[in-house]
Amino acid sequence: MSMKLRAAIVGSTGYGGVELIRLLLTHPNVEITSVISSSTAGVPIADGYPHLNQILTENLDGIDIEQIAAKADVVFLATPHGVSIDLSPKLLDAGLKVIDLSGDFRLKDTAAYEQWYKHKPADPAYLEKAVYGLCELFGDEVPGAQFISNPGCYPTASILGLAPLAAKRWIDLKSIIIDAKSGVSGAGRGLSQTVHYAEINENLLAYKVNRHQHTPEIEQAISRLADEEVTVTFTTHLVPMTRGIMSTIYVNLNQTRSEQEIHDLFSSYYEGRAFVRVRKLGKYPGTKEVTGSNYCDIGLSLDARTGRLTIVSVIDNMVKGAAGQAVQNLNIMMGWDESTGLAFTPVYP
Ligand SMILES: NC(=O)C1=CN([C@@H]2O[C@H](COP(=O)(O)OP(=O)(O)OC[C@H]3O[C@@H](n4cnc5c(N)ncnc54)[C@H](OP(=O)(O)O)[C@@H]3O)[C@@H](O)[C@H]2O)C=CC1
Ligand SMILES: CC(=O)N[C@@H](CCC(=O)OP(=O)(O)O)C(=O)O
Repeated sequence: MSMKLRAAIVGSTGYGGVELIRLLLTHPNVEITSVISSSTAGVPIADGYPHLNQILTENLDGIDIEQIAAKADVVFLATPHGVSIDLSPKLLDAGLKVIDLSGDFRLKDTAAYEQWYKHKPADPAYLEKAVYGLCELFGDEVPGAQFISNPGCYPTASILGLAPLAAKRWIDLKSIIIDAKSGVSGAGRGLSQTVHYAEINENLLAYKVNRHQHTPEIEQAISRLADEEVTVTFTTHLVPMTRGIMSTIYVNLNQTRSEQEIHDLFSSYYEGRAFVRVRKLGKYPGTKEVTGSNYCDIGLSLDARTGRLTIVSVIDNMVKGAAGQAVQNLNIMMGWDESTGLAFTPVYP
């Protein structure tokens, strides 16, 4: 009998789900025992994703709690928001470990969830059980947890770019501006006018300005690090590329610090963390330098004229922004090295 941890993936036919499949197929301690679809059970997953031919030959299962509990130890949910609110409590009650990639259990404030997601919030009893899995910052709570709420893609890049400064309170916490850009895979596999080739090719679009659902998630984490209520200005853009997120962050310093001191702060804050790479001063990461990998790369520059700091933080939205961080959380949850099955070199060029 296999000693591997058995994993099921709900929403396996979406981009987040299929990226989880890619990562888990080569994970040494995990075996995928069920790929689940709410709409196309019974057909081979490779029918919809021919790149999986001869690699994953399984048929898709339907959503059946008893069957999932019989086949798996851990369940990943890569489903649209709203689904996990009803499904996760049932999976948890069945004794399963759950890692939710959606936004349903990230916000501890149910009124904020309702306001930003326009959906009824989760049962507070289950919300309380959910550990927000931004591994580098709040990973201490992950070992032994049963239920992980995996961070959003934009929040991962943005919060990692701000965390050392927020925790040290070297910045004016009212001055944070995050200018973020994402490739179109962030919008999932579903079709919509904005991701239509003729609409996004040769184009650059700002969207959900001042109403993006990741705003309160970023504020929640930065407030927790700074131990003070923080609000941020957050603007998202869609870029005609497949993968990648860049958060360009502007903040005012509240004290005199040299660029070197700030760089030293970032380097020491992330020392020993496998997946955060701080660039040398004067160097800024591009999204291609993290593509296909679980890295978050950060560069920074202080403008001595204005006292304003610019931080550039990049991730692959599908990996560190979703499936990779979910696997990193599983590793930490299980007491394995956080890099297990994730030590990929970025795909370059
Ligand atoms: N793409 C990204 O970069 C990131 C995505 N996320 C989050 O991950 C989640 C999945 O996103 P993504 O993969 O991009 O989205 P997709 O639209 O590509 O996939 C979502 C999948 O969910 C399944 N689904 C739809 N409705 C239901 C339902 N009622 N019950 C169960 N399953 C359902 C669908 O599969 P089927 O019909 O076969 O069941 C679909 O394939 C979302 O919450 C998203 O916000 C988070 C970070 C980054
Ligand atoms: C490019 C693009 O459209 N990206 C999506 C990311 C959605 C997402 O990841 O949603 P949750 O994290 O809230 O589940 C967006 O901006 O809404």
